Amino acid sequence: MKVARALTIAGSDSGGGAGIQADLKTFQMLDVFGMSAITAITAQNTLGVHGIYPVPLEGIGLQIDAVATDLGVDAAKTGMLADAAIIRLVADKVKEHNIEKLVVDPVMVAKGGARLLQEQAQDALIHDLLPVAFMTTPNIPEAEVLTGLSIRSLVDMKEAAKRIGDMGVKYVIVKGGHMQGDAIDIVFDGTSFEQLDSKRFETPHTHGTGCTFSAAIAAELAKGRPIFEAVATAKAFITAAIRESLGIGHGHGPTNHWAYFRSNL
Ligand SMILES: Nc1ncnc2c1ncn2[C@@H]1O[C@H](COP(=O)(O)OP(=O)(O)O)[C@@H](O)[C@H]1O
Ligand SMILES: Cc1ncc(COP(=O)(O)OP(=O)(O)O)c(N)n1
Repeated sequence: MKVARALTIAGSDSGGGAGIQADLKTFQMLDVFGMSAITAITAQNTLGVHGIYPVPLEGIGLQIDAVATDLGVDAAKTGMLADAAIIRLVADKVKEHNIEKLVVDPVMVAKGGARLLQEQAQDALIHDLLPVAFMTTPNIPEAEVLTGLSIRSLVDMKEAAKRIGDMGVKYVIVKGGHMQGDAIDIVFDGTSFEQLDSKRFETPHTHGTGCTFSAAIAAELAKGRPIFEAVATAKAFITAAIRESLGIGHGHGPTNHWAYFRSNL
C-alpha cells in the first residue's frame, strides 16, 4: 500500500483548533500520514492568543530536514511563520528538498486580533515564499495586504487572485470567509477562475478554518488528486467542519474535524 505523506510547517495551537494540531487532525481524517515542523509555540485557546514563543531557526530547519530526508514529503503546507527569517529558511528548505506541492496559507493575524506574522515580514512572504509555492490560500485581509487592494466584491477577489498569481505562485485561492453572504472562494489557475461555494453558517466557531482548509488541500495533493478535485474536497471538508462545529470553549471554538466522515455526531 502506498502511503501519502504530508508535512505541515506551522505554529502549535495549544487549544487544538488551528495550527499544527488542526493540520494533523485533517491529514489523519483524509487518510494521509501527517508530519510537522513547528515554527512557534502559542499558548492559545478559544478566547485568544496568550503567548507566542518562536522556535530557534536551527530547530525548524532540522525538523524539516529530518522528515524530508527519511520519511519523504508528497505535499506540504505552511501556516504561522512568525517572522522574515523563518520565512526565508522555509523557502530555502522547500527548494533544497524539492518540495513541489507546497500550499502556503499566508497566516498574518488570528481572528482574535493577535499578530502571528511580524508586519515587516510581509515582503519576505511575497519575494521569498510565494515564488516557491504551488498554491496560496489568502483570506480577504491577507489578500488585501498582499495586493494593496480593497476587496469588497467577487470582482475584487478575482483581481486580487490575478495579482497574487503574478507573484510567481501557480494556483491562488482567495477565500471568502470574511465577506458577507454565501462563503464563496475564488480559485485562479493563471488563466481562468472557478468558484467554490457554500452557504454561510452563522456560528462563532470558526477558529482554524483557514488552517483546516489548506491542510485538506495539501492532503489531497499528497494523494495525487487533480487540483480542482483536491480543492473541492477541501471545501466540502471545511464546510462540514463548520456546519457541525463542536461548541466547546468560551469563545471562538474549533471546527469539527470528524464531521466530513461522521455527520450528525
Ligand atoms: N461562516 C462560514 N460558513 C461557511 N463557510 C465558511 C464560514 N467562514 C469561513 N468559511 C469557509 O472556510 C474556509 C476558510 O476561510 P476563512 O475563514 O476566510 O479563512 P481564515 O481562517 O484564513 O480567515 C473558506 O472555504 C471559507 O469560505
Ligand atoms: C498557531 C496558529 N496558527 C494559525 C492560526 C490562524 O488560524 P486561522 O485558520 O487563520 O484562523 P483563526 O485561528 O485566526 O480563527 C492560529 N490562530 N494559530
